[in-house]
Amino acid sequence: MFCCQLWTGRAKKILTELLLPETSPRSLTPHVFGEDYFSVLASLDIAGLPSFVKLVEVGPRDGLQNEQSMVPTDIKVEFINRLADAGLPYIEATSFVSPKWVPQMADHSEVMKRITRRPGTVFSALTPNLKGFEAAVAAGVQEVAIFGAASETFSKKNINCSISESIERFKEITDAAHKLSIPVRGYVSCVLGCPYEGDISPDKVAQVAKSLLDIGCYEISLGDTIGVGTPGAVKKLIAVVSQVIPIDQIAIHCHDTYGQALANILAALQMGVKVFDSSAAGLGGCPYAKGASGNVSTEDVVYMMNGLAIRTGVDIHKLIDAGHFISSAIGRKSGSKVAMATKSSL
Ligand SMILES: CC(C)(COP(=O)([O-])OP(=O)([O-])OC[C@H]1O[C@@H](n2cnc3c(N)ncnc32)[C@H](O)[C@@H]1OP(=O)([O-])[O-])[C@@H](O)C(=O)NCCC(=O)NCCSC(=O)C[C@@](C)(O)CC(=O)[O-]
Repeated sequence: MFCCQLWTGRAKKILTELLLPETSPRSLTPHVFGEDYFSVLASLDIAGLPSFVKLVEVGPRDGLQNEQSMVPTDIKVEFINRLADAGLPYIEATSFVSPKWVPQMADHSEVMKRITRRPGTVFSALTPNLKGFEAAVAAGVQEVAIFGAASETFSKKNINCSISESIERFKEITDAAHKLSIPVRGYVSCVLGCPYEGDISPDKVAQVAKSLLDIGCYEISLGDTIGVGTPGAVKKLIAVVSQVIPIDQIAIHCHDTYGQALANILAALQMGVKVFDSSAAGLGGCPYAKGASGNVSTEDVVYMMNGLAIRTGVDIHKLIDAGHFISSAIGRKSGSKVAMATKSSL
């Protein structure tokens, strides 16, 4: 009961200060029909959830890499600046991959050089090999990410090498990065299913994730590349992976192909995960994962976290504006349900 009162007090303070400013449109207030919102929060079994989560915004990279028509560099830079202004603490701005493989990211150096740097925001990029790493460093990247897979076929299709070859290649990057004190994040793709191989065992995911941790990644993002996961599968996966990697070093990267992404994030949150990748306006999809849809939308994740009184540091209004900006620039309807539901009230 005492714990409940404490929780109610904390939730009230956070919600009053952060989430319910006077200018906030009613529609962005998490809504509970017919009941007092704070009493409902207090009655939920959410006392074990964290008070803060880190969001990794992947819209400019994962979101745009699959766009068929070239998005002008100016638009990418403006999009990234708006995301940073919304308070996102970590933005994956581009990828230093081969322009023959992913033409949309060919302007990586220009993007990285032109974004406005701000204290409190980390700008990172994907680097598949030393060539990409060196170009990223020259362009002023603050962190890099390497990206492996738990499926041999996907690894071959995506980065043209086997899983074990990829780990050797990535070690060259982590060694070089550590000499320059550049943190390296690791991805494992296909953690809940592969577009070529189907089911992937959690043990295989754990093995690849551990290899990335062992070569020096500070965090491993588990990618549901084709969005087939369900909360039960996510819980099972995290239970297995957290046997070999501390839970604080695990992040989740959900695509929303089957509409399970928010539920999967909630399941991961309940397992102790505190870092979530997402994409403004739900942009995205991997060019080497046919049929995969966009990432879970950052707007929807922030709205859910707000509803759980979990801080993200993100201004949801500015975030929604950034999502509308990029959606209209590329001529698409936003993939964020929250952004679409509140469009008329903004
Ligand atoms: C890894 C490679 C380069 C191997 O590709 P390769 O063809 O085996 O490379 P190579 O070393 O034989 O080089 C071939 C040519 O590419 C050039 N090259 C080589 N490296 C670079 C580089 N870094 N930057 C620029 N150019 C490069 C190299 O200089 C050479 O040029 P050429 O002599 O023919 O003119 C290629 O397969 C590649 O770029 N793959 C990237 C694919 C990709 O970006 N996929 C999407 C990201 S992963 C993802 O979305 C999943 C994730 C992370 O979001 C998580 C999830 O959802 O699961």
